[in-house]
Order: sequence, then C-alpha cells, then structure tokens
Amino acid sequence: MASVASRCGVGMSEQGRGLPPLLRLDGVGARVGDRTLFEGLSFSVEAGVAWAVVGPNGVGKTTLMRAIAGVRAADEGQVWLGDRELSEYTRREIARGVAVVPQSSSPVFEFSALEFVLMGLHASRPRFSLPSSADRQRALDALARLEVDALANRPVSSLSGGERQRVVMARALVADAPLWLLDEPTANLDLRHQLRLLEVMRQHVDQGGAAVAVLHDLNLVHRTFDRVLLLASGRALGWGPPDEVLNEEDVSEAFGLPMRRVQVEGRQVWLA
Ligand SMILES: Nc1ncnc2c1ncn2[C@@H]1O[C@H](COP(=O)(O)OP(=O)(O)OP(=O)(O)O)[C@@H](O)[C@H]1O
Repeated sequence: MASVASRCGVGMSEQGRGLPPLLRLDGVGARVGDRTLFEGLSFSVEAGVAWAVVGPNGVGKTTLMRAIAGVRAADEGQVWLGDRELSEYTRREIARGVAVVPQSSSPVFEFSALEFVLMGLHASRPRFSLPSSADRQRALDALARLEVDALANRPVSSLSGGERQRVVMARALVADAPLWLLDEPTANLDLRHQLRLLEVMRQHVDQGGAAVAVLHDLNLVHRTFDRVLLLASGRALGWGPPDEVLNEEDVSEAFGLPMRRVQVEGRQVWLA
C-alpha cells in the first residue's frame, strides 16, 4: 500500500529509518469559545494499526476528526501526514491520502448510490474526466463488499440510514487512500452490518493501511482495534492499547457512570 505522502503526490525524505507514520499528532488541542475540549494530544498512527476514539457526547471526537482531516485547523499543536504538516497539502492531495466517512452526510443532489461511490475516485483522476468502465466495476465491487450493490441505481436520498452509511463507506473504499477517518461508522447499522463494516476496515488496515474511527461501543473497540484514545470532558484520559486504557476507573470517570468490565468467553464486555 502506498504511503500517505506518496499518495498525496508529495516526495518523502529517505532517512534510512523506514517510513514516517501515516499520521502524527504533536501537542494537538482544540477549544470552542473559552472551553478547552482537549489539549496536548501526541501520538502516531502507523500503517497496520486501527485507532478508536471514544468518549461521551460533546467531548470533542468529531472536532478531533475534523482537525485530522484538515477541515478545521487545530487550535494548538501540529498534525502531520507522512513527513509534512497538514497545512502544506492541498485539499486534493489530502483527499488522495485520507478517506473520510463523516458522522452524517446528506447529498444535496439526486445522485445514485453508484454515482456517489464514484465520487470517491475524483481526487485520483484527472479533473473533469468521466469514469471508465473499470472505475464503474470498482465502485460496484466496493458496494458489493458492503452488501449494497443491489442499491447501485437507487437515489442516495431514498436509502435508509443504514443503507446510506454503507454506501458512504463504499465511497471511502474506492478512494484507495491509506488512511481512513471514520466518524461513528457503525451508527445506524444492525449488529451483523456493524461487524461486516469493521471487518472491511480491518482488512484495509491489515493490508498496510490505517484507520481512526470514532465509536460508542466499547465492546467493539476491544474486539477490532489496536489502540484507543479515551476523551473525557476537557482532556484525554489516556491513549494506547484498549485493555490498558479502557480500565474501569477511567471509563467510569469519562462517562460519569459506574461501569464494570467483565470477561465472557475470553472477550471484554462492558456493563453499565
Ligand atoms: N461551530 C461550533 N460552535 C460552537 N460550539 C461548537 C461548534 N462545533 C462544535 N461545538 C461544540 O463542541 C463540542 C464538541 O463537539 P463534537 O461534535 O466534537 O463532539 P463529539 O464528541 O463528536 O460528540 P457526539 O458524541 O455527540 O457526536 C460540543 O459541545 C459542540 O456543541
């Protein structure tokens, strides 16, 4: 899999020490008004690693994702893609290296699901070029992996919330970007489709990509993710392996609710 920097069309320095991480946060912080959401976030997202971001509503998870995607600049610190700071890339370059599944997306125009997925290819194709038959097949394959290929010709606006979510994920899939940013990708999905979507994400990561995903289900974090960032009001309580970061004391503090972690058939399960 190509690195973020090479996919973005930007040269990368060879230092003989391997490639830089796909994404690096260096002292990143964000505020809304005079309220600090988080500060001092410093960690790297390496190829082959899936990160989850968890925390209660309104704590700043989407704000963090927007800062990583270059949609909203961080209020402090730096975000690096490959060996360059985010602000040095054009939007088109970022789109080649980073595929985004936003928390909600409501297309304004009447695109079919297939047309919507083909938009994922725009950043890597010459401007104003029409999709080739190979592109269309690739988009159909992506829809099939998310089990929504039968909906290819339906207007996106007519799809259910869960169907639309899987179409949006298919658009990320065709973009072939090394880094995926997924904001609550499993919202609206039944359990089987939640697991299917995370399996597709996991395959991407295991093939040398990386992902950062906002999730609310802590059980899925233990099951699928290598690292987790736990946000509480105004600060990060920890980041690292899920079994360490998601301990009863910190999770209970973050969510303001006594929470217990038990093992069932070798799996970590959270009880409120
Ligand atoms: N443009 C804005 N103006 C004012 N406040 C904002 C703005 N954008 C976000 N906020 C506030 O910043 C806080 C963090 O929002 P954010 O969407 O990042 O939370 P979140 O952790 O993703 O929440 P959720 O789990 O509910 O999706 C919230 O209190 C939100 O109301």
